[in-house]
Amino acid sequence: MNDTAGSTAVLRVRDLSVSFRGEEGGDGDVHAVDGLSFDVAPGEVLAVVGESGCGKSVTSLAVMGLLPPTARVGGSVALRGRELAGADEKELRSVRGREMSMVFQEPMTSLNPVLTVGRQIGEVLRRHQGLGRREARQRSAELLETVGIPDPGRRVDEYPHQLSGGMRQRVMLAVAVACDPAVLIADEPTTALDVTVQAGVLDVLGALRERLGTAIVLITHDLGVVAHTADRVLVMYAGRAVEHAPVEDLFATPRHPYTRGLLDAVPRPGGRAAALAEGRRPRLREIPGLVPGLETQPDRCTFAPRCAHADGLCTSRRPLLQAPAGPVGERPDAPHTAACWHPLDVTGAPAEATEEAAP
Ligand SMILES: Nc1ncnc2c1ncn2[C@@H]1O[C@H](COP(=O)(O)OP(=O)(O)OP(=O)(O)O)[C@@H](O)[C@H]1O
Repeated sequence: MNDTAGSTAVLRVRDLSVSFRGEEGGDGDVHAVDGLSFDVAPGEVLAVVGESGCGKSVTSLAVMGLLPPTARVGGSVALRGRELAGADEKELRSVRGREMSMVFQEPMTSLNPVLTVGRQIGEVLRRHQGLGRREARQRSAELLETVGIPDPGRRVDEYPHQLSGGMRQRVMLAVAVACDPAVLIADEPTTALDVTVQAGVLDVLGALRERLGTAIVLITHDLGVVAHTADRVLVMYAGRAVEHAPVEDLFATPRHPYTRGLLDAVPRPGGRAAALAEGRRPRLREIPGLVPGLETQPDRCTFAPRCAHADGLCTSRRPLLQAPAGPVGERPDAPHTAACWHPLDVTGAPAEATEEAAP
């Protein structure tokens, strides 16, 4: 596990697991998250990436204490050293929105259509900070300005439907950071937006972490967003962490074949034109095979059935996150770890399993 932020972490997650009871007569329980650990330091952006269904959203909901009662949650979630796993709803409610908050993909489902945006931001301020109506309105306008909404004095009295999608997402950010939370969890915050609007929202996230020192957990499946915004990246596959690294190292030298596959699936500028010029059919490189079901927690590499390098070791023993042998990346203070028996080297070739790894 990457312990970069260990000593200064504001959010520390250890061995988080989440399962849901399966339907009667079905395949059994769904193990959505299995043994996940990470830290986030103030002012740092940790991106959590992976294909659909790998457990990103369940992780963020577990950290926020927002999972339905049907979820069984294990492990530890500590915010500034205070344990939240197992905390009662009253305690969680005092933390949410004040010390830790979250923005979702679709602001229209989170914003109340019959209240002005000023009232919605103001409500958080009144509840957590005891501000009066006028002060709350004033502060709401300031927050709209912080998240880059022009003419905040007018916008504060408008309703969500009067704003564009990008502005609504900025309003959600204003609500989320109204009480200057230590941690912000942003779950696919730009997925529903046009690319140009996306960039604006990402810039706001960058400014928040710089100006307010907010620690940000950014959930996304978009590697372009990761490259633009993150400091470190946690790659998830079928509920488990498979790679954890500083962003530059992850893009330069992915060690896990799944991460390599994700990066290869990103279209490259000019790739189509180059392929056509060479008389090849342009195509995206997909990772062959399907994401496995989550009904079991196999004691092997869950990616093995899709991996070109898998051998008997991979299909019989579970690899744990560890720093592979080889050159240390750009940031010796931030180790690069992968859960793979045959981590790729800088040339993309798989390593021999080490002595200790052999069964
Ligand atoms: N309330 C629930 N009850 C049962 N299973 C659930 C529930 N919520 C999520 N799951 C399951 O947990 C697994 C992980 O889901 P999750 O939403 O975290 O994936 P994700 O990586 O965020 O995907 P996406 O990128 O599509 O949002 C999925 O198999 C999903 O069906």
